[in-house]
Amino acid sequence: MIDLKQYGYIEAEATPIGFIAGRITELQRNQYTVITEQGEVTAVLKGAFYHTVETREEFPCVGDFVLLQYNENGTSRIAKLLPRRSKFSRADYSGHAAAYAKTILEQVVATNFDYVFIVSSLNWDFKVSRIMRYLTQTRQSGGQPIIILTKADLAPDFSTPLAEVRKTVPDVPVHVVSSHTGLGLDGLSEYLQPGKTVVFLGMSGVGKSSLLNALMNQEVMTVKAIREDDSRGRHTTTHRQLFMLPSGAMVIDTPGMRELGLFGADDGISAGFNDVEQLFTQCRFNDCRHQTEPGCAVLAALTDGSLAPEHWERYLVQKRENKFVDDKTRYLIDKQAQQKSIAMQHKSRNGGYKK
Ligand SMILES: Nc1nc2c(ncn2[C@@H]2O[C@H](COP(=O)(O)OP(=O)(O)OP(=O)(O)O)[C@@H](O)[C@H]2O)c(=O)[nH]1
Ligand SMILES: [Zn+2]
Repeated sequence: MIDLKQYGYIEAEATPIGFIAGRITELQRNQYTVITEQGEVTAVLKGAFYHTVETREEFPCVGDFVLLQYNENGTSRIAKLLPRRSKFSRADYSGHAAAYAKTILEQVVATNFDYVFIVSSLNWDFKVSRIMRYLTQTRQSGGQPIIILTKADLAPDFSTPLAEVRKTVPDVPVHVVSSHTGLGLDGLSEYLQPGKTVVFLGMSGVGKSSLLNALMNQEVMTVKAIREDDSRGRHTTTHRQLFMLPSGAMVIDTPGMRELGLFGADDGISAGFNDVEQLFTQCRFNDCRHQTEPGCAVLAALTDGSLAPEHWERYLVQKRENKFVDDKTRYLIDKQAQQKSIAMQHKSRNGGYKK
């Protein structure tokens, strides 16, 4: 029998009779793979899910703990999603006309992770501003950020980037590693403890797969050595989307999680426009469009001259032109708002704030 605690399960309340708890390790179309005390089972959502769930966000995804009705002869049924302690989501455009911002759904891509490894490569296109963006995302996710600077073997003198990161974010641990030489990997073992779950966040090509492989192999080798006097084999099964490292920690690697990494690829617009985004927090309305709203801090700053019109314009242009996923969301929402406001301006024949 498998102890679900090894998969990070914390039993908050007793499992009702007739149900077993499990953790989702894989999701393919509508079919889930769930690890339970009975082993790995195949499951689908109970029909009731489709009627009672109000947002897409409440659909279980890889990393989720669920209660299911176990069927030893076939497909089990997922009856309940248990509370999440962390999550990453992204906008989902599948099957929707891109022009309608309201049809963009939130799609959850990984849940219940303890650590987020913000992975950045030392040798190629290193940018602290990008790390900062990932850090913001991570802090919203509920996971604990750890910065991993990869490919140290290709950047023999990494003291400058390392110092830059340490200075910018003194409160976040930073590790320099090389998946090829193994440098620094031991230092990650404090996070890779049994039952802990990690996700990797970083651009394509920074070395996430290599790091995962290195962690798998490194540990497998240690385990092999241990096995010589302990004939019981250890659980080293790899799932396609939730990997159990031989150390007993897990890594979630879903396609959606990979796509999320692209969010940071825009050279850190936010980091370059901190002053502008800071203003947004001071607007009277949370959903302020900074066009004609009363109590808008952006309009006020433009009026009193503390925000240069060119700077604001540049921000808008960058936002608009940005091709990456998260900004596409904002772009669509902005565009919809813009069209609405143009329509309103036409109606009232009142110029308002011209962009
Ligand atoms: N020299 C060196 N090369 C590395 C290291 N880690 C990764 N690479 C190389 O960098 C390239 C990209 O590595 P991946 O691990 O595929 O990067 P990834 O982040 O998983 O990329 P995606 O799969 O596109 O998201 C490969 O050619 C790797 O061999 C390292 O520590 N040292
Ligand atoms: Zn505003």
